[in-house]
Amino acid sequence: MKNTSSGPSMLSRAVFGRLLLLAIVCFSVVWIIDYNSGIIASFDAFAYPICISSFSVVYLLTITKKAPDQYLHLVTYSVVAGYLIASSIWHHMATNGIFSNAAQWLGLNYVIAYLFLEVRKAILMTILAFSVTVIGHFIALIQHYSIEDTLGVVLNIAVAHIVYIVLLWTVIQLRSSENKAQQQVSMLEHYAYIDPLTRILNRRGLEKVTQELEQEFHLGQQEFAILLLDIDYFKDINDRYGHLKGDDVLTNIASLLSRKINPKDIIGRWGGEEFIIYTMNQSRKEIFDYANSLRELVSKLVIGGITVTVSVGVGYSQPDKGLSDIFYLADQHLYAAKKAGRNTVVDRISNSKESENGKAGLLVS
Ligand SMILES: Nc1nc2c(ncn2[C@@H]2O[C@H](COP(=O)(O)OP(=O)(O)OP(=O)(O)O)[C@@H](O)[C@H]2O)c(=O)[nH]1
Repeated sequence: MKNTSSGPSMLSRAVFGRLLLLAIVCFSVVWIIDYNSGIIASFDAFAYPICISSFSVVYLLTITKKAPDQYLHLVTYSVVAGYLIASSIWHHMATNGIFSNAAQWLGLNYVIAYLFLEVRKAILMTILAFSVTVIGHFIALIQHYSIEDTLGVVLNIAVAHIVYIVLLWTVIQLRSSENKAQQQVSMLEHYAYIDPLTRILNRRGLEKVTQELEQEFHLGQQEFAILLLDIDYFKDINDRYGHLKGDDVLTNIASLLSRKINPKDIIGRWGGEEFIIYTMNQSRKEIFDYANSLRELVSKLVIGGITVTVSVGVGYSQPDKGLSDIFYLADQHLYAAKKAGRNTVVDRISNSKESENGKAGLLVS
């Protein structure tokens, strides 16, 4: 979890690019207006093209991804802050210390510091911008006013800027506490849905996924199947080797299945020695073969000298059936697989007995 002192800038490349374009347009428009009206100051006549060129270069580097974002953010911040501070100081000097409109823009320096930079850099740049602003204006004004008057104006600027900084910092802190609280809620939610032994979804997690699937299912967006996998004779394993070994078997099977299922599939532990897999968008034949390959993989697994098998019941999604119906079907098929001798896959119950005992098969009356 990142804290406020090191959190990265939240600015995405796309938003940063748009802000740069905005800056290029605004500077160009002001430049043209000032130039045409003949009121352009010599400082701005020199500074506007430099700023516009800098923003354009940074924009090109941003869209071509030729430089790390944080450097481009820092360069842009430095150009804007440098221009605003230098412009205000220069205008005060050029107008014999008379108040300049340029001073009104100085507050922007603190806003864009927190917008463009990660928090630690923003704090440093804020302190730097504040110091240069106060000292620079003091030097500009002291040349025309008494020390008392100069201090009065500079202190006024300093207090206003401290208010900016404190308010911005408060907003950052509030955002950060809100983020932390949200992260904690997601973490708790995560643990509530994860089985501590096997680290896959627990029953509650599966129920949540089931609700989401049910919605998609009703919208007809997703075809899927439910695979119920139950370890065969697991009680015997516990009785012979102890519960810790039994736990080991559960963990190893969960880990194997998690690695071998299709990337979009969902796996969970329904309870005890029973696992569920939701598998998406495959034909019935593919699902059956898939279930069978998982069954075979488990049968080849050796866990501390122990081998185990699983029986698998498959329920296919059907337009006229809800999830609970499909789950019920898978459960019935699992029961049939157990009855048929275990270590087998059943996806329908027919009257024809075609069992290939110990292998996959469609069974059983
Ligand atoms: N080690 C361990 N055992 C568990 C856990 N949860 C359930 N079990 C055991 O799983 C066993 C399930 O036994 P049964 O329901 O009789 O099923 P089985 O022996 O696998 O027989 P079949 O399913 O019919 O092949 C019980 O002995 C439970 O105590 C667990 O988290 N760890």
